[in-house]
Amino acid sequence: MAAMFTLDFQTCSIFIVLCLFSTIFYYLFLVRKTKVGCNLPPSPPSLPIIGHLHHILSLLIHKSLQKLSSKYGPILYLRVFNVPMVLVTSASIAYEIFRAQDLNVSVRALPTNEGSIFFGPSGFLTAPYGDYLKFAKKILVTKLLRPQALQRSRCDREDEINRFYSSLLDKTMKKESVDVGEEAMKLINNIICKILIGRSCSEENGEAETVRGLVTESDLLSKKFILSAILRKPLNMIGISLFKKELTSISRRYDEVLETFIVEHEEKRRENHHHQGDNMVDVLLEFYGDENAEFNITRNHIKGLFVDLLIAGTDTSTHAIQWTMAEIINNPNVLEKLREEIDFVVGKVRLIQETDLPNLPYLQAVVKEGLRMHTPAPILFRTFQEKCEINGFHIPEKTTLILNSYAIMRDPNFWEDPEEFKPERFQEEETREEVLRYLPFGSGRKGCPGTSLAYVSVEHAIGVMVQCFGWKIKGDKVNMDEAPGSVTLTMAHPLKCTPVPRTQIPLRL
Ligand code: HEM
Repeated sequence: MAAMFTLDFQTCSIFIVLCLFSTIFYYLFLVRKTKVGCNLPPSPPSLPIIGHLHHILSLLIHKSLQKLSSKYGPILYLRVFNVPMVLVTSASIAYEIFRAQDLNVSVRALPTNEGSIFFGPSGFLTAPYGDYLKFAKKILVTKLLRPQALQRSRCDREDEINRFYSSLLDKTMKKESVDVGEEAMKLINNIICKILIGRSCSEENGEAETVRGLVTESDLLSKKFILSAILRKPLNMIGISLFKKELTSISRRYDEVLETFIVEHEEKRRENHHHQGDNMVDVLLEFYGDENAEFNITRNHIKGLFVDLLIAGTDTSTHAIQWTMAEIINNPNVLEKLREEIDFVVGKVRLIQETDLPNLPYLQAVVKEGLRMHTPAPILFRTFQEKCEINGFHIPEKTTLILNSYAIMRDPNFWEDPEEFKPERFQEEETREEVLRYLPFGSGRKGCPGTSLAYVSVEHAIGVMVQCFGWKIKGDKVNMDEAPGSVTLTMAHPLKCTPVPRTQIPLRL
């Protein structure tokens, strides 16, 4: 438990600075406290001036907030200095929010760094829900991410899966251990890059390593970004801008890589008389510079979308593969049942293909269960644009919504044996309930547009690892501790195991 409240050095320094300035804030803010409706949700005890900041700073924020909710209730009013927040940890209240207030919470209201392409004003994650976002979402979903569009890019993914299989096979031959996260990251990164730029990044000239490095750094920086977003108003008053240097630096490095990609596509289009490929940059370049286009897209829009899709899709899918595989190894009965299904449907002579996935319901259930227990995005942040009523409580306008999806998906009121890995629960007939208890991909207008791609990529990767290899680990069980301090749910001890062949090798591709 103590670890949950342990702060790293940097966070500690911020905390001290905040305390030093707290007296100033007291006069600046508490004296001018905004008037709010009287029937606010219950509020747990808070500290003077900083309010509930210590809970938000916790390194395992989803667990700290889960503990808070189990003690004080499923909907809580929190305050960080004078910034109002509502913490929701209930499937039925989540349902009410997305049924009645979806448009009202279709904004993350994070500060956008003007000119920045990392969490800048042109991306998916931070842009307000308006004409641009509607346009970008329509293009991305219809042309690239919905199931029909994914059919067109299936061969690209098959190539990457074959490469993933060959790499694991190579380790098997050399009797080397595999860092599952590392292999999964390469696979997912290449799959997403093919959708974004029509090719995977080159391993030869350091391009792939640069892009993967930026993604990993982005995850670490995201938590700081969210923290700086929450504290921006009080800190701006005294001229402090948190992490600006780091944010500017990563934005510049993304910009350099992305400019090269865009120029490469522009040259190809010039050579091929505007031939349009099935990738995001080509699709968006079609609108770039066209005054009659539905929306006048800028170069920064293209870059912002690229960065957001890369960040939102890579780490999440990679961690999902790692956590799910770890659960499979820890649950030999699940492994056996999964193998039986794959052997029966696919056999042991050819490699599992994406077209097999719809015929493998147990594999689908295993991945769903992995996402339930180890949801890669454990906390969802939104903002109530306008005041409203939720569960009978008054919610003031501009209140930050913190939805603890991790806690909702482990709530014993809605899940039997929530701490146990039981894929069978997803094979039972679903009854329509007025609750939102399964939300690894969020919900509503700002829900994840990459859900279908995520399912096929994760299911396929898990399918290959289970079909083709046995997995040896050191010790009896994989350590399932969560790493503190990251935004995406990360394993504290990366999954390392040694593959041993179980089918004739190599399998027919
Ligand atoms: C297992 C993998 C994945 C998980 C668990 C996941 C989960 C999520 C979650 C929880 C959100 C926030 C939803 C909300 O606020 O309601 C989100 C947003 C988003 N995801 Fe995913 N995601 C995954 C894979 C992907 C992939 C593969 C892509 C695309 C390449 C993608 C693109 C996005 C984008 C662009 C957003 C922002 C949407 C918006 O703000 O309108 N995700 N994702």
